[in-house]
Amino acid sequence: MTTEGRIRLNRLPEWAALGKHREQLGATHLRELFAADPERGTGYTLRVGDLHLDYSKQLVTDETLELLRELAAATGVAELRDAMFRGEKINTTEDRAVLHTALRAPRDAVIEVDGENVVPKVHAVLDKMAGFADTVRSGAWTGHTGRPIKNIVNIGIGGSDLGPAMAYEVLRAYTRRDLTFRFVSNVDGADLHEAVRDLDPAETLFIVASKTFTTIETVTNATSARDWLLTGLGAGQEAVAKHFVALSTNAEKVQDFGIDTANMFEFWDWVGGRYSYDSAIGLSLMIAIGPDHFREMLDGFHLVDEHFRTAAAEENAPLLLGLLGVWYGGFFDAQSHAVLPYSHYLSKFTAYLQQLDMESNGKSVDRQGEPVDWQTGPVVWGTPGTNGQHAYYQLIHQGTKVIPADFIGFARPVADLLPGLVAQHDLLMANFFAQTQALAFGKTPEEVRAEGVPEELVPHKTFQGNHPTTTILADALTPSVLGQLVALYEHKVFVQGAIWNIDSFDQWGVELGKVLAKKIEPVLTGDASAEGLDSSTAALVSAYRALRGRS
Ligand SMILES: O=P(O)(O)OC[C@H]1O[C@H](O)[C@H](O)[C@@H](O)[C@@H]1O
Repeated sequence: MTTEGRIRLNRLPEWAALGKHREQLGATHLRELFAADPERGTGYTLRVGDLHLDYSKQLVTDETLELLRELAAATGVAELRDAMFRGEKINTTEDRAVLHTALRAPRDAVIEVDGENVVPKVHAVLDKMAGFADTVRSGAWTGHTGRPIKNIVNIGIGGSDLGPAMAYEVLRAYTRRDLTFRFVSNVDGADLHEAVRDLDPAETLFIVASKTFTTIETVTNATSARDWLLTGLGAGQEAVAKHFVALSTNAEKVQDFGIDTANMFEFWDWVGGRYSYDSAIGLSLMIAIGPDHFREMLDGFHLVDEHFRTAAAEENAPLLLGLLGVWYGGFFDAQSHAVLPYSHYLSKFTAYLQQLDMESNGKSVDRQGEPVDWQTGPVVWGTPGTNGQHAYYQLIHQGTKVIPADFIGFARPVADLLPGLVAQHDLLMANFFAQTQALAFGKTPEEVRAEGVPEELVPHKTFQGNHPTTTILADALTPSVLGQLVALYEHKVFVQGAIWNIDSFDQWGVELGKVLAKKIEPVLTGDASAEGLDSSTAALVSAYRALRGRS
């Protein structure tokens, strides 16, 4: 791309119009917006698939939404979306197509990259995964000593870990309880140690997940896992074939590691790591929940893909969520975005979204390489709701920061909970509804006084309110609903990157640390000198060496 067609976001008239509108809105309170429109609670809602979205507690009016949609039109969001779905190389810095949507396209769809329809390849891999998953689940896949596999250990990091690990937790109610699943990512040997210490190597399968198959953490852990296995079995390299499979785009490196490419499940360079758990990277999940549930999840993704691609701007849920983030970052100086699930099963969901959102939109140059002078991606954070209530919600309610938040909850517990525990669901959801109510409407000093609170405590017990939230409510956390939720956030991130004019699909920011770590490791072991290191790092390295008795 040249700088010619470059969009300077904050010089657009649509941006200026939003700025003016923000000034007019001033300190307008959600209490006023609700008082002015008795229908707001039902009117400011959207439905996509099984997801009911309530954005009535957002600091927006009809005019705000209209102006935001005009901004989306002026920045070409729909055009870029269509280019993505068509398989154009919109990841310009890596010259790659961005086609995670093809991973969940139906069998008869046609999506071309460089003139080749990729859909048959996607389904061929899905079918191969299903065949393998069934073989493991039935006990027909046996290890080197002939015993069936009982333990599955996924070794991967970033997108090759967070997606399957998150989805495994989310869909726990659908998983096989007679199989053990572990996810190892950290190069800290403690991670692998804790994952395998109680496992029998004869019954353990390692799934090495790495798009590039060069990621140092994963290759190191996979090598250590192979040593553990072969030592435990008292076997040679020939045992690897029955205990190691690979998920990768790099057949050559997989072979170099000693894994038969027959046991490799492929994906492609047009699948970004953080968009990959519905590709071969989801193999551990598929073994856990079974191919049918995995397909249901893909259908959920596809449903939201189609919604994003075809729904009118006024009805388009990912567009709306993306625009709300642009609004708060651009005009309220919000620095972060909280995602607060009221489901224990979603305990890893926000960690997953951190990579999705922050690796995608944590950029400070635009697609043409020029510095941006507007806010880009927020800090994404959050943990399951009720736990957060007793920890950091204080700051959301009464602190000085603007923290837009998404609340995600479900009408029914999905698992067959122990008798008696089902009743707890209403209490969980009462908290869910109460929190967004408290955040929006707060408690005025008059209301506090009316309770007889001594005057000196009134400011402390006052809740300013006016904290914006979106509520996402669904019937139950099924595989399809999980797919819908993830696709919703994927496309939200897309919308924001499009408006901010950044490449949401590269991640150059992770490279420097990797390069420096490679240089520092030999200094730690004594194979290289500390010469050339800055004085802080040199002193720290020297302290480390002394502590390890290596001075
Ligand atoms: O799947 P891999 O090639 O091993 O990559 C694993 C992860 O590491 C990289 O450094 C990137 O930051 C991530 O986007 C990626 O998901």
